[in-house]
Amino acid sequence: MSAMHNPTMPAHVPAMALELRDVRKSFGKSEIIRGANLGIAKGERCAVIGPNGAGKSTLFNLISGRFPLSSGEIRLNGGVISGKKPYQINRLGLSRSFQISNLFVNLSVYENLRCAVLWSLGYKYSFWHQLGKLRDAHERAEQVLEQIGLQRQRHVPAGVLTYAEQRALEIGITIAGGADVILLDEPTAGMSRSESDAAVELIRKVTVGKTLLMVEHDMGVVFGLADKIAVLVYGEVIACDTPQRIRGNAEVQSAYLGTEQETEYA
Ligand SMILES: Nc1ncnc2c1ncn2[C@@H]1O[C@H](COP(=O)(O)OP(=O)(O)OP(=O)(O)O)[C@@H](O)[C@H]1O
Repeated sequence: MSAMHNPTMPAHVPAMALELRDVRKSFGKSEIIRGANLGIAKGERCAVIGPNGAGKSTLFNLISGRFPLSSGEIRLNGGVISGKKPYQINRLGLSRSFQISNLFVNLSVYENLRCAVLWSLGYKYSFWHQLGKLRDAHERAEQVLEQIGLQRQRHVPAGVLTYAEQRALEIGITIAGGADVILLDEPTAGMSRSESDAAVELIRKVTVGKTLLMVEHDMGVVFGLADKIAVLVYGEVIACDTPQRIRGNAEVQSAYLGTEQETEYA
């Protein structure tokens, strides 16, 4: 039983938004995730870092239900989600972005957001002709439009936006359904320093009161945004701690940080 459901647990034990317990994933004979354990408290912002090929994207695909686990368990807000379909996990309150663009390029910014809201509300395609009447979806899309600062581009097809604007729209789509656990996969990849600074501010703003798990290679972003950093090496979480403690962790230094170019934060 998880901490949040156990009345005998002391009050200081934080309620977990997301828990991975001995999660394993093999592709054929290769075990890629090798007994990963991770706990993210409600309201925490956690960054997963690790060398290329460590299994970060695979871990995201397991959490969001895209891949089935080989063994282990994943819990969202105390309830088991491993074994469920991605749309079921989404409706239980977890939403993820993709490294590869997930936008409808011919639809406007506003329409992309409205589709995301409707999808997470569970509307079927047959209802789409009634879109104009769906005031709740309209209001939510307007709210997100404002949050991501793309009001002026509301009628612009998503495919015409700048790269940084497209990434902001993807973040908007990810949060549009009101999920309380947000997974972002390399949200600042390919951005200039100033674009990525703006993205950090946006992510900070839209995740207030939510739980964030992100995969990120840019150490400036990681150390600027994360309350906690999980280090994944060869499919295992070798450390999960505050940025300050991770920075001073000798095992992390030798396994990852010390060998990377991206150590400018030090
Ligand atoms: N569907 C799949 N079938 C077989 N092998 C896979 C599959 N998906 C990922 N892998 C393998 O799993 C390993 C981990 O890949 P993954 O993309 O999860 O790493 P990563 O830490 O996200 O890497 P990067 O930082 O480069 O994005 C790699 O060796 C990859 O080839």
